[in-house]
Amino acid sequence: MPEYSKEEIISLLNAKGKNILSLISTAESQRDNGTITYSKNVFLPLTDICRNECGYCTFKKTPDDKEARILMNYQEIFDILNEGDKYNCKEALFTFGERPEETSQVKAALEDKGYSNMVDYLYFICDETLKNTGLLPHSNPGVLKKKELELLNEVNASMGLMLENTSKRLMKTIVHEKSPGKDPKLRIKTIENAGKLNIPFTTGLLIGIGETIEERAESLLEIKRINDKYGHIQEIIIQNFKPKQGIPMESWKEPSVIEMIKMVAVTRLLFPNTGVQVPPNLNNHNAQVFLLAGADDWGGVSPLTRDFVNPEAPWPELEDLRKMTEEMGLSLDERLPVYPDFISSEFLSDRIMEKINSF
Ligand SMILES: O=c1nc2n(C[C@H](O)[C@H](O)[C@H](O)CO)c3cc(O)ccc3cc-2c(=O)[nH]1
Ligand SMILES: C[C@H]1O[C@@H](n2cnc3c(N)ncnc32)[C@H](O)[C@@H]1O
Ligand code: MET
Ligand code: SF4
Repeated sequence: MPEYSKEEIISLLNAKGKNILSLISTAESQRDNGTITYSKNVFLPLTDICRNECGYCTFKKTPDDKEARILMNYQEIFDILNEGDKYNCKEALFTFGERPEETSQVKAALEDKGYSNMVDYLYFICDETLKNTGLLPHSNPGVLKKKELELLNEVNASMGLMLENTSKRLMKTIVHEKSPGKDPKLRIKTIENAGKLNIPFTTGLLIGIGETIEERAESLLEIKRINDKYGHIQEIIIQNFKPKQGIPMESWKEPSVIEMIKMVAVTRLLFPNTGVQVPPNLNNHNAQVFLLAGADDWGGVSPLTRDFVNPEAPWPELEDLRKMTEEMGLSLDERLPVYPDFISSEFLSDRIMEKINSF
């Protein structure tokens, strides 16, 4: 397999005209098979209180916001999970604000239930999910300590954290200046600790947040460095920034489809054996072209819940997703939150293995 230098990656990301076509064609031929996967999930936004305030985010609310979800309770969570069970969803996606217990209202709500922090409550919810439903937890709670990852590993099939980008420079711009948890050092540390613990891991980059081409290249190389060392990265999400009303980045443009295509293609070249996901709901009319550039996964798609991070972007119907995929000469296959290569006792706790074996 060829190794790509930073300079080569930058030059591919700068490709123009026919060179774009040849990049796409090389990347497409690297994809190992003709199957595109998705995970049928339900999205549980346990809290939208967050210690960070990213310039692109409408998910995070402040406690005084009338619409703020301070903490979902057991009944609310299991109403959704049980409904998900009926739809045969296999993934319970727990995505929420980072370190919410630093906010007194969440702290109080957790204490009221007998928990001193969010990770302990999440552990309890994941544990109950495994006991009482046919769904597998995939948690995406932001930056965590190694001990916290270790605890959650027992009750999660896989976990995730978007690297977003390795740029320290963005910490000084409206994008990440109010988000201590987006410090690339902390994100890299979390992803590396997950590697030390053999946790099947999803990460990815957010494209169009003011990062340079060079910073895109550096970010991909950093994920590659980590994966070469630990081998736990199951999937890389290449996510395009979507402008929304009311955020500091409201008037920013989303990245062009060509920038996105080139990122997907280069990611495929650097990671021949890793899932490359582009969320279909963020690319309404363009999603198919990413399959041409080597993407092989649509990510979590829900028949039931909306994408709370991008609430304006509805999921395609599964039948439409199938048609879109087949039109490209490819077939659509459901997967679990954890990718097949990682379904082994090397990566998963006995409890998760037993659950998967019972399917
Ligand atoms: O691991 C992650 N999974 C995220 N997922 C889930 C992801 O699509 C699937 O859980 C993975 O593909 C599982 O491997 C999201 C799903 C949504 O519906 C909306 C947003 C996200 C964001 C993330 C994310 O940041 N990290
Ligand atoms: C859950 C993930 O969603 C992404 N995210 C947050 N806000 C937006 C937005 N406006 N557009 C696209 N992706 C976004 C971030 O990458 C975060 O880590
Ligand atoms: N707050 C976490 C993060 O940004 C989870 C995804 S955004 C709701 O990493
Ligand atoms: S993207 Fe995640 S970390 Fe950033 S403000 Fe939103 S919820 Fe918080």
